[in-house]
Amino acid sequence: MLEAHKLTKLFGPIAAVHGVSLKLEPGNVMALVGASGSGKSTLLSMLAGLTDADEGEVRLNGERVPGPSEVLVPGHADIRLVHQEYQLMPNVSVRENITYALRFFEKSYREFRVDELLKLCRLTEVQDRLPRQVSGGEKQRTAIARAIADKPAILLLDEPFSHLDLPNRLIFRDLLVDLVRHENTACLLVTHDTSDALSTANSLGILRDGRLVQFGSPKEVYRRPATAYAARMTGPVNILKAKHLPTLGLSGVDNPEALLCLRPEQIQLDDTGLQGTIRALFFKGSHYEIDVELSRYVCLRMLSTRDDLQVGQLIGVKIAGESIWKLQR
Ligand SMILES: Nc1ncnc2c1ncn2[C@@H]1O[C@H](COP(=O)(O)OP(=O)(O)OP(=O)(O)O)[C@@H](O)[C@H]1O
Repeated sequence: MLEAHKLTKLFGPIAAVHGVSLKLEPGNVMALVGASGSGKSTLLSMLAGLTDADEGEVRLNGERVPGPSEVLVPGHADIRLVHQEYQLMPNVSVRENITYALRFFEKSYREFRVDELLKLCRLTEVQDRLPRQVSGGEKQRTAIARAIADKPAILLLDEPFSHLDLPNRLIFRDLLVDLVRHENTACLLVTHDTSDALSTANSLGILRDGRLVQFGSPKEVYRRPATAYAARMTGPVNILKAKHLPTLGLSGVDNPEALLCLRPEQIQLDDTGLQGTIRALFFKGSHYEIDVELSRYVCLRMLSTRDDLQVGQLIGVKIAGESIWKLQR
């Protein structure tokens, strides 16, 4: 198990990471989401023993992971970090980049495992090319193949799917879940993409200005976000003030300025419901996102699979009071 205890990293006056504690358990995927600059990469780098913490410590199975200033070769043998920049060796082929991770293994196993990884990661065709001769997605897949080659105990991934097209994204998501399950790997992935985090992770943390501001199961955090920031970080959401509840035919919150959130999928089309006008329609493939204006001050986003709706049309909507969640300021 990898544990972080009150990790802090300062860059001048900026606390890139501030008092973050977490536990990464074998066989589990934890996801961290946060805005750009919220400290995700810095936290990963400290967890991997590649950046010195100003305060706090990292422990792997109870033993302290030293920072780079304390060792000759920074990093830890059981912890792999896949960076956003991949850090491939530029002058050797894709195949040799992966083989390097297995240099301490016996040759026949090494060759077998590299072939297996090239196939799994769909790199067989480009295995003899240099990193600069392959696409961004192929580089990213090479970096992931290299990281998982010797089945590390801890896998830290910084935006692992950012350069992958949709089919490859789905393949890699399954590959990751398989690896974690079968090899009992503990995996932490940092991402901007909520759908990766919600569908892959057992637990989800929200980072804001270097602090872990919410932590829970993906379902809990999605359905019960603590703040407007956590709500927006985890998917499309309507944020409204309590004083506008009467427009929705609801009542019940004392403070009129209190913030409430309502996910688009909680709003149903219903001819007998509140009347509103469609202001915009966005085709999303499996469904439409629709902006419905209920008053001068309230316009809600909802989802529908109906193909017959048009901008300007009057429609009825229904909102169940229990689907509205009060946020902290
Ligand atoms: N070497 C550095 N020197 C000074 N400031 C830094 C350094 N590295 C990061 N920072 C600052 O620390 C904060 C956190 O940066 P970090 O790269 O960890 O964020 P991030 O969440 O990974 O961002 P992104 O999603 O854009 O990659 C930012 O304000 C960043 O500008």
